[in-house]
Amino acid sequence: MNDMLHSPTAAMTATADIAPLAFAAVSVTHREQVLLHPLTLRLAGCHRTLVMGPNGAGKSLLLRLAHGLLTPSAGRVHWEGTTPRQAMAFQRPVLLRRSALDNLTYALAVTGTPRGERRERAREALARFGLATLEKRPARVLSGGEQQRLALARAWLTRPEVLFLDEPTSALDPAAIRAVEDAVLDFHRLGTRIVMTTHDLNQARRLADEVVLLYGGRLIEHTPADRFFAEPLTPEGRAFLRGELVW
Ligand SMILES: Nc1ncnc2c1ncn2[C@@H]1O[C@H](COP(=O)(O)OP(=O)(O)OP(=O)(O)O)[C@@H](O)[C@H]1O
Repeated sequence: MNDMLHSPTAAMTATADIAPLAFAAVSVTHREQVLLHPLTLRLAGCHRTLVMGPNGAGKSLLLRLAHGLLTPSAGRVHWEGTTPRQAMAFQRPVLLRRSALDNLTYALAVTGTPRGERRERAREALARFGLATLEKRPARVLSGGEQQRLALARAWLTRPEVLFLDEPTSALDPAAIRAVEDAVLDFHRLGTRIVMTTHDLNQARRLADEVVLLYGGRLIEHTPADRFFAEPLTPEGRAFLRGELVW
């Protein structure tokens, strides 16, 4: 997938222009239970931010708030500037009951691409993600790894300035994980800010340039990755790296 680097669309985003995303005293409660305690966090620049924490820490809640899929119970999530083009990838991709190719041409139609350009651009994206031979196959019968690559191909077509990924590799085999990680790095090289959750410390070491650690619905750390992996700032961070931080 490294041919992405030579794409004519390489200048798809002007990194400096991506608005920071600010969480101001954001909390989420459900039936009087606090799921996310008041959290203040600012994601700026073109980082690869890996959101980590044990099961139930609040990682998915944070991503859904960031992408506007969830409204906070209190506080405010806002873009400090123009709301960027965004895409989100989920652990189980949400695909239409159509062929792989049609999933992509449909996404292009929705975003206003002229009809005459859709097939060519969709085929180009399928080829980039190693799916060229599967274009006619119903998306829903594709393997988990193929579906994830199709979802990323669809995101690729929308030229996101910010890409949110919620445990995109947790159901995949090592080769498929590698393909998704390569795609994430390619998105980033072309100027997309990455915000991704994972359980996998090794994956975070490979991908992160900064780490957000959540625990029990609280923000514990927001730390540059080299610092976090060398010596976390907090006792919880150190326990997490030792594998001793459980719900
Ligand atoms: N719609 C909801 N209604 C009630 N509780 C919810 C809802 N969504 C999430 N929660 C709870 O909020 C907490 C945080 O959930 P979240 O999915 O963000 O955790 P996570 O860190 O992504 O965990 P995992 O690693 O297991 O995916 C959990 O205790 C979960 O049960």
